Amino acid sequence: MSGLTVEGINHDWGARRALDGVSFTVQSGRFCALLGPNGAGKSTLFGMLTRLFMPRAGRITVAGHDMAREPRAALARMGVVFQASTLDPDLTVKRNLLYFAALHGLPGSEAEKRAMVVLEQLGMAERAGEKAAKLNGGHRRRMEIARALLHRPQVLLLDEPTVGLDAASRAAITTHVHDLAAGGLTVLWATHLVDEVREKDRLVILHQGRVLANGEAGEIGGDDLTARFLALTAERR
Ligand SMILES: Nc1ncnc2c1ncn2[C@@H]1O[C@H](COP(=O)(O)OP(=O)(O)OP(=O)(O)O)[C@@H](O)[C@H]1O
Repeated sequence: MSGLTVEGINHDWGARRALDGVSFTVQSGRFCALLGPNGAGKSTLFGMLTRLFMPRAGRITVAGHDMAREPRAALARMGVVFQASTLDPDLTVKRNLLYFAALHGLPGSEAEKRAMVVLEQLGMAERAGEKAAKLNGGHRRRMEIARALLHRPQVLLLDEPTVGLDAASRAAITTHVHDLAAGGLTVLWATHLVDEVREKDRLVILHQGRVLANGEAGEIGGDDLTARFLALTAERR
């Protein structure tokens, strides 16, 4: 199994159960939206998926590698875009990428080549020489996605990557990442925005730490995913 699997993950923050038996699978090359309202447990789950902390129960595999038993192999196959931006504003777009490539141990010429390939993929090649500080929010996000692809991961995780962006930038980034999935990348995209989910996407609805729906978005939502999402997440408030 080369995508992402999450099996029976639990997590408590003190007396509060933040994740309760969370299980789902994202097949290789699929875009999966992890949709949940505020406080659903999305960021807690991302903490587990990126090994910021370990789940007490359950199992995570990335491209077939068990996160507990083979953490280096699992993490090496994963690219991550966190909610908070982590770019150096004083460096150019390309320098930011080269810096990150060096952290991955990529030699200079290979890093240069890959930086231009990933910037091209995200429609950012012409901005390679601009300072990160000069980019608008949407372009900064694209640059972070490009950076997360430098080491050629098989699985890309994005934690609410469109927060704070205008509608046009949101739409562009959502399209770019769907295109990456169409090209074979496995994507887990956490969001609370129903309009970022497409009919053919895989969809996991998370609420109060539990998976309430898991399947193809079109089948879960019928002709109105917003209404379905609100109904599902209202039932337990
Ligand atoms: N470090 C922490 N300590 C204690 N409780 C926490 C901590 N982080 C999250 N929680 C609680 O765990 C639950 C899940 O929060 P989490 O941030 O994972 O949800 P989320 O779906 O990412 O929400 P949002 O969309 O608001 O970021 C919430 O009840 C939250 O208050």
